[in-house]
Amino acid sequence: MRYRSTRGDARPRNFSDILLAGLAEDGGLYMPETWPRFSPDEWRAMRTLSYPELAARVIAPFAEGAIDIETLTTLCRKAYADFDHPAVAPLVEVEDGLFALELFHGPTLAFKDMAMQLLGHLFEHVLTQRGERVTIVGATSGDTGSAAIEAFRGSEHLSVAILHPKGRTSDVQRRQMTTVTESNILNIAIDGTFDDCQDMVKAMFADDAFRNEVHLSAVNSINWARIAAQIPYYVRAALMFGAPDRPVSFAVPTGNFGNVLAAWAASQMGLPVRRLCIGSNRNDILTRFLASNDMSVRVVEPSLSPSMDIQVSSNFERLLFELLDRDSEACADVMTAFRKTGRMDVPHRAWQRAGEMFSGLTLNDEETSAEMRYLYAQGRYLADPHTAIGIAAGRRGKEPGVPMIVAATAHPAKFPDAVVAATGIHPPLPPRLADLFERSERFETLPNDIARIEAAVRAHRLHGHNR
Ligand SMILES: Cc1ncc(COP(=O)(O)O)c(C=O)c1O
Ligand SMILES: N[C@@H](CCOP(=O)(O)O)C(=O)O
Repeated sequence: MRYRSTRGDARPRNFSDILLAGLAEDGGLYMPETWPRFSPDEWRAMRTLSYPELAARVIAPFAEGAIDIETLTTLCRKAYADFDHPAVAPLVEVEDGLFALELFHGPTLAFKDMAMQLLGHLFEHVLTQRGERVTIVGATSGDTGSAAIEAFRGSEHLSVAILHPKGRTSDVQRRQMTTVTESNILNIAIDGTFDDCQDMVKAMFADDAFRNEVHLSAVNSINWARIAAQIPYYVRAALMFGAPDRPVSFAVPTGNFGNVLAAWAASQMGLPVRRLCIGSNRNDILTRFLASNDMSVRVVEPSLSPSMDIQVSSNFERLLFELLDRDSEACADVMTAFRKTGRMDVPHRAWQRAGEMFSGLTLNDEETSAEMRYLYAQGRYLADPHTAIGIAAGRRGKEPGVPMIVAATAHPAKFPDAVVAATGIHPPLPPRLADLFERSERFETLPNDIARIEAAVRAHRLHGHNR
């Protein structure tokens, strides 16, 4: 399988190349040159596989020519060995016809572990093979950072610098990142929003000299490997409800558009998906787009669901590329103008096509709290604020006879304040994190200034944080 950039300029590469490269050199996002498709019989044959076997089977065509399926299966077995549920991602019926696909049974209690645990093993594998060392820089609104730090802590093949927006994550999220002691991990709190952090990461990639000097790599969902590793759980859930002989719909609380894009990718691979319903908080750029083709950036506002406090949804570019029939020149033009004006001009026909599959629902903080309270009162389902938004979107998009599967993206214990306020229940952290609030924290606070951040990343690469 070869990959090309949504903006066309970068040379085509294989899976291992794009795993390490992260973002394409022209600023675009890598996409597979073609969509691998499974036949109905091939889907059916996956019904009996364990989660790691199924994940390897689904990811294998994306890694073709770079990593063989036996190796992938071994890496997947290692990646999912320590999840605290035997099904890895169990399904729970929340109400009639609506199911939560719980993606938070990994080490850091959010869906990011589902891909990041595998990425940890993929990076080790490829870097060992090549004898290389890279620097990962990541932007986080709380969950990607903790998952990446957990997956890469202690590795000799890479140093990791994670940028989070100061004061805009939950305390649990921040402490999961800043209490890690391994010397290859650096946390930087930025005076700004998640979008500022993400802009900084992209600016570091655009700085060729810096990029080459530190061998820059990415583990945000701008990295295609993240999306590929998020497809299997949608496949597994759909198979459990009778796919490919019966369609399903998915609802996904959405910020950077990576998770729902993975569900859409599954549909491109031949999985029968009826609808994709996205849920947003007050940072509702995506739901405004779906409702009225208004993709205009506003100020990022803090909300009860801080992981989705995002305005510029990086992965939307991948969908746009498809909606524009893979015309990379047109895609590059739209993205360049968006960057300049803060307003994306999506051609009317492309917008209509998006609406054929996607719908959106926005919940403000009061509505999110009310949804959490309702779920607990009705069926004792304790949802974190992100999942609650997804469930509300799923309920709105549900059709008779089509199971609605909602991505439950975080454990309620990651957002205890919001959960207690809505339900009166204080969800405990699992025993391995019970002393999280007694551990000491370590992070640097920096202004939103590329030179200062590059200097910190460079120094950390050379000396580690125990310098
Ligand atoms: C708990 C949680 N829910 C939902 C989202 C939104 O997912 P995505 O950014 O893939 O759209 C995030 C952040 O990515 C998250 O951490
Ligand atoms: N919500 C995310 C934001 C980054 O998303 P990613 O999927 O692109 O890594 C977070 O928690 O950090």
